[in-house]
Amino acid sequence: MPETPLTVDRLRELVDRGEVDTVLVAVTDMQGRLQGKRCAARYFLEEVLAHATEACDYLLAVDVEMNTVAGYSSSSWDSGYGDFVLRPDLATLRPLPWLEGTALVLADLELVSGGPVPVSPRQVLRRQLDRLAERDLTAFVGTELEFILFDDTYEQAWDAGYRGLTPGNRYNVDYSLLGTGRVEPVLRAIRNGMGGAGLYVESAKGECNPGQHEIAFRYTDALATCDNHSIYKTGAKEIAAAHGKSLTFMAKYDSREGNSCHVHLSLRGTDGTPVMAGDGPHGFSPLMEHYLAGQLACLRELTYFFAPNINSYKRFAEGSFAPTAVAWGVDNRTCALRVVGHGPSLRVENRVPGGDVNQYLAVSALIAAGLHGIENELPLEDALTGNAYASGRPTVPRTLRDAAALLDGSAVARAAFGDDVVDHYLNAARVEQAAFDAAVTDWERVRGFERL
Ligand SMILES: NC(=O)CC[C@H](N)C(=O)O
Repeated sequence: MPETPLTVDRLRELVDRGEVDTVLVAVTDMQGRLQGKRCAARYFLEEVLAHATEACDYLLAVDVEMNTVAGYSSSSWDSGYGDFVLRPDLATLRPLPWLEGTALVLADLELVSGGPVPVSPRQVLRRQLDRLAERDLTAFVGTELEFILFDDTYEQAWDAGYRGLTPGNRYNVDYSLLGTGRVEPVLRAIRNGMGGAGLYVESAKGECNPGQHEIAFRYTDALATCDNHSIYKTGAKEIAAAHGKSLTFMAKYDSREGNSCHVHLSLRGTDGTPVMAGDGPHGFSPLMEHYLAGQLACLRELTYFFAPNINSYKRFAEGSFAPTAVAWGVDNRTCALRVVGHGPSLRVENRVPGGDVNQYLAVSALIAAGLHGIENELPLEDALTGNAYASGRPTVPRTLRDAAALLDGSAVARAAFGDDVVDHYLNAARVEQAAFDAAVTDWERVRGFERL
């Protein structure tokens, strides 16, 4: 198997030897999905390396079903739906061992007229990382995705209208080795596949909802973690499909526990020095106190970036381990913000994002909130002890509509990201809301067909 990271010279050798014949050139779209092209490896080496490649700019202006929708200034029928440029970031080049003879490179999006595409999620994150760097700070991040595995193929699941699917485990297998063992062929293929693609796998564990599992990866710098996140989600689905199964990262599949994507973030100096630990209460530095106070102050107005879909909000159910209360606590899983680790490993886990989150935007929101706290030296409220669900604290917005209204009025978001970025994602929220408002759901039919 080719080693990671893959250099261009090494790729050339592998192509000469016939071991690699395809290079995927990918960008992450608004929904956090990999989109792009499967390039013949020779063409990639001879053309794309030097001249990049292009794709329709509607990739950052469609809904989840790829419908062309109105309201985006960056891309529309009126602008002719032209191209933007996919410029490979060679630091991301890697083999994808679960696809024969295939490597992948992530690309940054550029305008044909030059310069970055500001609304591109990877670019949004780059800007926030630049803001940190101006303060000699850098962010280390880990994202913890849960998924539910089914014995049905994706095609069977689609054809059945997602009704009556069979989960890979029939009961709660939280931490159960017997439970993970039952689906180990898929879990192992995912773990080893991701290892071969350059991700540092830590472990897999069972979760509460039947068929629910989590594979954990080691934290690393924010951009690399976010890059790996989409590769993992895509790869896990491909590997499940190759095993005749399906899995979903959707935030709330049914009325039981949802799929989270807890995001852990710690700041360090650009020289690598941890900066969150100190001599204050709980072993915090003043910077940590301000960072955490910023998270609390901005959580509600930035929730859209943690919960971008109608379905995301169904997950915020009391007693489900998904958060409702805007509160922080030390190793308290009932709070939206859970502080874990100590000394160099001290960090904040934001428990709000679900598996449907766009990780680049979520991490950008965490950085923007943290910088708001640091720049304004916000004081930190007391830690919550006990059950945050019953604390009477303010809650995360309960609907996409509420979250979008809060984002619209967020001076912090507009200052950190720019109006163009905020307005772009507000349009995405409106599009998602309008699609739901126009839909008649199974729930309504079952409830009303005969009985109303
Ligand atoms: N591991 C956990 O804490 C469970 C999280 C829970 N599944 C959620 O949706 O947030």
